[in-house]
Amino acid sequence: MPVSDLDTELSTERTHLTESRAALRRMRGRAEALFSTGDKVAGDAYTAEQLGRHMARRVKELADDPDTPLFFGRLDIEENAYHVGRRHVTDDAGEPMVLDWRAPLSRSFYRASVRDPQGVSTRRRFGFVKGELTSFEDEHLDRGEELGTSSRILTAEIERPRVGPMRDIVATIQPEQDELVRAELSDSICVQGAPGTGKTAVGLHRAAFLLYLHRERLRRSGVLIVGPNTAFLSYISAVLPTLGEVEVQQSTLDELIGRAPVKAVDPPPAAAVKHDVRMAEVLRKVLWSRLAKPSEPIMVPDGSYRWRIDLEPLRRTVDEARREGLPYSVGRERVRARVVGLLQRQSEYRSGNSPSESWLRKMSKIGPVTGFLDACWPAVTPESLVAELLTDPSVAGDLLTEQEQEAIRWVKPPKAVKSAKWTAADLVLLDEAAGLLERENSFGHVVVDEAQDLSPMQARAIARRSEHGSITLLGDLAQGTAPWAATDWREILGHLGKPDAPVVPLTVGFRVPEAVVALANRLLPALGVNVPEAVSLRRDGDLAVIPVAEPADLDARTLAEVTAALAHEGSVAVIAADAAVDRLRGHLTAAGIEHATPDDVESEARVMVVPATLVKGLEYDHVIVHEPADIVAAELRGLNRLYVVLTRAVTRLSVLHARPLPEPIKID
Ligand SMILES: Nc1ncnc2c1ncn2[C@@H]1O[C@H](COP(=O)(O)OP(=O)(O)OP(=O)(O)O)[C@@H](O)[C@H]1O
Repeated sequence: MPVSDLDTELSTERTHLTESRAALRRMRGRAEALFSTGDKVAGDAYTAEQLGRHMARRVKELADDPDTPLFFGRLDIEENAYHVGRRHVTDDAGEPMVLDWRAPLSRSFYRASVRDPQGVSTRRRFGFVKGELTSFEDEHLDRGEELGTSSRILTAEIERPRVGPMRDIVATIQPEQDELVRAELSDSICVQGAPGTGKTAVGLHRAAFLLYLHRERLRRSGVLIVGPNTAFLSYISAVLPTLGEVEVQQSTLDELIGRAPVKAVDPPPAAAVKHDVRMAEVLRKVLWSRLAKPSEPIMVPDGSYRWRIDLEPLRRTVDEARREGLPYSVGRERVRARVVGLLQRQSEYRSGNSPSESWLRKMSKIGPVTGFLDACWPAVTPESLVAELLTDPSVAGDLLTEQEQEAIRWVKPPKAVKSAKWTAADLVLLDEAAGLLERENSFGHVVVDEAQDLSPMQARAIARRSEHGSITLLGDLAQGTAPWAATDWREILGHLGKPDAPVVPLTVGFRVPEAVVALANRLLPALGVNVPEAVSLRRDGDLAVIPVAEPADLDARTLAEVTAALAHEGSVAVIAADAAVDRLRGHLTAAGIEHATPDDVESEARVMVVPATLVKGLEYDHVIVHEPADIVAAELRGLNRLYVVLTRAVTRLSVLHARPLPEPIKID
């Protein structure tokens, strides 16, 4: 295109952007007006509240962030040009000015190719600087032009320095990612992806896509995102709201199942037993062994009458309810209702009238009925069940070895269940117990990130919450650091109740530069998992492995590296074994270098010291790794942890060591 035509074209696009922004403002204005008059037009309080919620969400959705481009692409199909952006924008006549990236037509923006142009003659990508449209890049698919990953705009997006929380990738979703994002709501998928291949991004965009397509259904059932820790959740928390989705629950697993505060810590052997899938069977067995055969008839006084229910119908009632396979507490109430039904029948027979509601209520709580239930189908709480097991683990019988039983036995049982000091693993058991007693509400869709670290019992907690919905499972077996981390996705998928979900690999890395990937990949053979290596899209980036002769100098060298890194743009993270973190933070403070903690997304500080155990899923422009040997030595799966640590860098990685480097990454 000649330069003058280019200028005209650019200015036409800028005009379209300005007009689209104005149209969005008008849409928001109309939504606000409706919001403020909503309660006047709604017929009743309930409708007013529903309408209010809907309109409040709509107003939030239509917020315009001047730094985020309203559209990022254009498709020319036949004679029409369609701009593709973060949300629908229509003019006053209702004609589209920008198509939501999730609309069916927008799919071609991500998937059309020379081989399969899908009717697209030209695909245009726009370049922006701080919300200003500054350039565009065309692919004339009808003339056989296709840029793929060599797109300048894609490269710029991938290489941009990272500061603050994670951003959306709608402008540059790649075809293999798009296939996952747009999979059917009913499809459960497991994504095995090397570090930085966009798993988290895919999961979040899939949630946004499903909400767009199945809004009403998913609003009722809910969408849940499960992440490994609060630092990670803070990091990703802005992505869905930027995509207009403000009603998604984002939670760690511990928060999700946290029915009691954690007040104690398990020794590793106890935690290992408690996370083992056999515990599900143990709890089930202990719970149902509480049922007892009815041994006496029930006699119920009722005014001048006495009703009697014989042993035989009582036994039948208990057996039938047991066979129905209901959760335990539901079964207990079912038996109660049936016993009251038997009393009702006798009363009706005698009086010829149906008894009143209050009579039925009285009978259901009357001493002999409750006494019968307490004897044959006693009330149980999750806490009482788990406490029974931990007080005397021999109730597990041969489901656990004697050694395992001893490992979980309470050294000093609490005086009352209420004062029990639960551990994190106990919460998983309490949740399992709660699931045996009552049915858990199922979300419509659950996205689980860093899923390789789920224990079988944790996977079951998620299975209960997605029984009637689908799952997007994201993870990397090579990054498994929990003692029970999986080495095979099929195993976790089985525990999640989705044994047939396909396992789809992602291998193109968007974060870590090639040289850094090459170093990290040297660890892979030592990790004992069979996963494809990452291939980096990034040819740029620096790697420096810096030996420090005197261990006493290591901290000072680290500080010097931080100062040097601050000369560049972007975020700087010192990643160290957890035990060294406070000391390193102290050095930074003493040196007057402003620094933050990883969950403080509000902070303007560019530097953080991050404990190795908290860095999963996060990324920084410049990563300074402090003493890899200490990181490896700190835990059982130390090499896996080091693999996670080495794959956090976007632009530069410096590895400082005074001790010898761990064998797989030793440099001759
Ligand atoms: N298609 C894309 N276009 C631009 N950037 C992308 C794309 N896909 C991923 N990225 C970027 O690459 C980085 C890594 O993505 P993400 O965190 O989703 O990877 P991950 O596979 O979850 O990594 P990890 O295994 O380390 O948790 C992020 O900055 C993300 O925005």
